[in-house]
Amino acid sequence: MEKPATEVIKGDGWGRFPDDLEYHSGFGNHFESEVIAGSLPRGQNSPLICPFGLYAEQISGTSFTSPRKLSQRRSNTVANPTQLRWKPVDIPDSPTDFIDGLYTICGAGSSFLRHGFAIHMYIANKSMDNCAFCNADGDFLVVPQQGRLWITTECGRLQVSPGEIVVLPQGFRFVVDLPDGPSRGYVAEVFGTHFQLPDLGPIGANGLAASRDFLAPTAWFEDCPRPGFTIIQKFGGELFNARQDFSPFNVVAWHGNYVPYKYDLSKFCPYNTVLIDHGDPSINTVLTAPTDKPGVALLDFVIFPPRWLVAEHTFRPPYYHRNCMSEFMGLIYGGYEAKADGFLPGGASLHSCMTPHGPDTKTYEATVARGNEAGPHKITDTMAFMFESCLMPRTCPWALDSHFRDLDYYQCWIGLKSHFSHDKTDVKSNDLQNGNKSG
Ligand SMILES: O=C(O)Cc1cc(O)ccc1O
Ligand SMILES: [Fe+2]
Repeated sequence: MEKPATEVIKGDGWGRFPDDLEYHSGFGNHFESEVIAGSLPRGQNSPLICPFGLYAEQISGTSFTSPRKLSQRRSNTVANPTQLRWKPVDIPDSPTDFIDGLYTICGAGSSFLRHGFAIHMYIANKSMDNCAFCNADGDFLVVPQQGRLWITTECGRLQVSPGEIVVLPQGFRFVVDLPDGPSRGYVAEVFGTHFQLPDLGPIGANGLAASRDFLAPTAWFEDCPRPGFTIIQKFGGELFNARQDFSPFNVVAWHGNYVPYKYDLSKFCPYNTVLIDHGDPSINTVLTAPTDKPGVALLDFVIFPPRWLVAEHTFRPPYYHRNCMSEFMGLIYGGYEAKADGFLPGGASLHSCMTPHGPDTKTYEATVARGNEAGPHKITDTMAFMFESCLMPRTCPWALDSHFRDLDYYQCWIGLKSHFSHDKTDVKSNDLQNGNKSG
């Protein structure tokens, strides 16, 4: 990617993003990106003297000796198996940037041991000012729900809208600007591993998220003094500050496959059952952070996008279940098929390992009332998602004590009646529709 040096913004800051930002397309690709033609060292990585008098640097996302195919706040917590749900948190009145407004809901494992995850949410109303964030603990997968994020990284700039996600890998310095004012969203953080595309197995070569729809930034830098600039580093869950008088966004050219990237969820090609029964949500995994056990995710990012429901003589919403995995859910827009009310865009729920959950009473009764032979039906204008982990999360006191917690969540299932009948082997949906009170 060549750009004339005259396009380089000197001292205008990172708050001004053009509408036509360019990206590199692909997932896990090795890219080359330079703002000034010829600034990337050729033939070697550490020349004695670099082009244009630059310094050569490296950022490692895996240990130096990882196999080639893999190359690329702390808070007291409590165990709580209850079904938990939160209403959307209000945008604060006081000035709050992305870092001030990041609060942890739950997590498991440890960044010190390089195994685990944390789930955070954020609410912000102002751009980060003369500071950048750097997470030494793990990778951030950010899911904005309201308000765009303009993110400046050492690799270049990304514009991320609600409906898109962005991955900011461990160690990258970044600034979050809010071009639209207030923003709210969700963050999954993984320790000790990185997100990958799921294997497609019998699906074949295409489907779900396509590599080419992942977009990495093109190189961008600024050449200006930044007196009192602060790098806020998260290290072992605690925040540390380092002062410098220059911008960290001084990378004129870069190459490699360890990069921030974004993805537009509307590009996702979902799969679903075409005859009977409800398919497990894993079928719509966008990205997965694996453990060493095949098929067991440290954290899966799964979506519930608009799609056709066509299954015959099937209870189409999610089945009632207990899961050995733990499920944190969020809603970007619209409604969620298993909850008639109470689960709102910007809100969240947590159903931990083996905690029973499923559709609320209204959803159950409406589904049965619709009857057995419901025709094809399209779920539209919705985007829910799940962070699903094999580790058992502990919940932060903030999240448990928050006045945004929906303490009446359990009520959504209280109305479920028993329809069991000793007299009949086959209770027809009509019986339910007619209000069979036998159970
Ligand atoms: O609990 C949930 O709402 C998430 C979910 C959805 C689904 O379609 C099947 C299983 C599951 O855990
Ligand atoms: Fe579930």
